[in-house]
Amino acid sequence: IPKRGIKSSKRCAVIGGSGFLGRHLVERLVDRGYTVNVFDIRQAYELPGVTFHQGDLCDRQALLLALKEVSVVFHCASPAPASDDRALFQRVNIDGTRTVIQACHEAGVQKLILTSSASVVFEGTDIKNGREDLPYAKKPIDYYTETKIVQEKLVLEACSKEKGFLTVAIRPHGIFGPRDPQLVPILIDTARRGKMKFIIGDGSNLVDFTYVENVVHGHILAAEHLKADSPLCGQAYHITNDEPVRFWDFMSQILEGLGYSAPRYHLPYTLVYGIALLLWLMALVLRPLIRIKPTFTPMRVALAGTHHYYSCARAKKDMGYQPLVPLREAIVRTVESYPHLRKGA
Ligand SMILES: NC(=O)c1ccc[n+]([C@@H]2O[C@H](COP(=O)([O-])OP(=O)(O)OC[C@H]3O[C@@H](n4cnc5c(N)ncnc54)[C@H](O)[C@@H]3O)[C@@H](O)[C@H]2O)c1
Ligand SMILES: CC(C)CCC[C@@H](C)[C@H]1CC[C@H]2C3=C(CC[C@]12C)[C@@]1(C)CC[C@H](O)[C@@H](C(=O)O)[C@@H]1CC3
Repeated sequence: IPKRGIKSSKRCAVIGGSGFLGRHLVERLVDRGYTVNVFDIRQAYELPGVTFHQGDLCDRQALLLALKEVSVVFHCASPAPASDDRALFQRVNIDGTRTVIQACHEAGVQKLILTSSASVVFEGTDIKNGREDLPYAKKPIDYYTETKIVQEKLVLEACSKEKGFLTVAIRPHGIFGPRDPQLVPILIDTARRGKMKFIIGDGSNLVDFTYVENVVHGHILAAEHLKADSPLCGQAYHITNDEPVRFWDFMSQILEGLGYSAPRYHLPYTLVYGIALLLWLMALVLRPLIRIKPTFTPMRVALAGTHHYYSCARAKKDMGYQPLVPLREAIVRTVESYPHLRKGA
């Protein structure tokens, strides 16, 4: 029998709490006096005040143990976007999210905060200052995004004031910061292989890159403002640094900060996109014989060559969101956190 109402509002669970965003979120929650249960398929660290539950989120019984006495659940688990494994995305992001919602009901959880993605509206063409009311992408850029759309719909539709179960989705974009396993490591790996010499397009496209602490701040504000009489119920919110930056300026600042040269020569967007598409098709055809993982996938080329930045006005209005760390400071902190990726290290 669910025991809503008698639980401490500061007892929460973070599904995916061993990951990049999840761990930053856990650390901040502990600082703010929350008691935290982490649920993840792997345990990556130990922290006073945090109890680890190792398990797969598709396993309802395992989840239930981690949700006992918990009133707020943050769901920020997902397979890595680069894995490109359609069946895995379907199983974890869609079926697994259904299981999370069911387990929340059974455990009497009051609030569910989902980490979605701003890419749920991105189709590979320009988005400038996009608001949350843009339609979901009809042709999402990859399987990962396809399943993030379904996942977000599931969570938002589960919001029920009558049942005392409130949900909200946070849509970050281009999260970066210390311990990120994706953006900076892939960028530096590409540079070390001598492939970061070219700017795709004219280099003027603006993009949101969002410092991880600002994304965490947005999640906690959402949890604390999510009430039956608040506008947050069943809504999605963009959380960005509110400082769109030229994609190639951002990449160049990270590269130069770590001692690598910034790309200088320009290549036409359509040419690079065409080559990336061709390589992707070749990799698909040759898959039974040999596994090729091209660096410049059509998805990455689209992200590198178009505008995609979003308005966070709704989060400012409904939850008083303001980024805590400005972009310049965020880049400095990020570069300093990767001494092992510095040129020559
Ligand atoms: N990194 C970004 O730029 C970005 C941008 C927008 C949205 N997001 C979303 O933010 C969330 C966190 O992303 P991240 O960058 O921290 O990724 P991450 O890979 O660092 O963390 C994901 C965590 O989920 C866990 N996990 C995966 N499958 C699981 C399962 N079946 N059961 C339990 N745990 C499982 C992993 O072990 C990992 O610890 C994801 O939902 C992602 O879609 C990320
Ligand atoms: C090879 C170079 C052209 C670029 C090297 C950097 C890229 C690896 C990153 C640049 C933009 C990043 C990005 C994501 C992954 C890493 C990059 C492609 C996401 C697709 C990861 C999943 C998130 O949900 C997306 C989001 O909406 O925030 C990211 C978008 C930006």
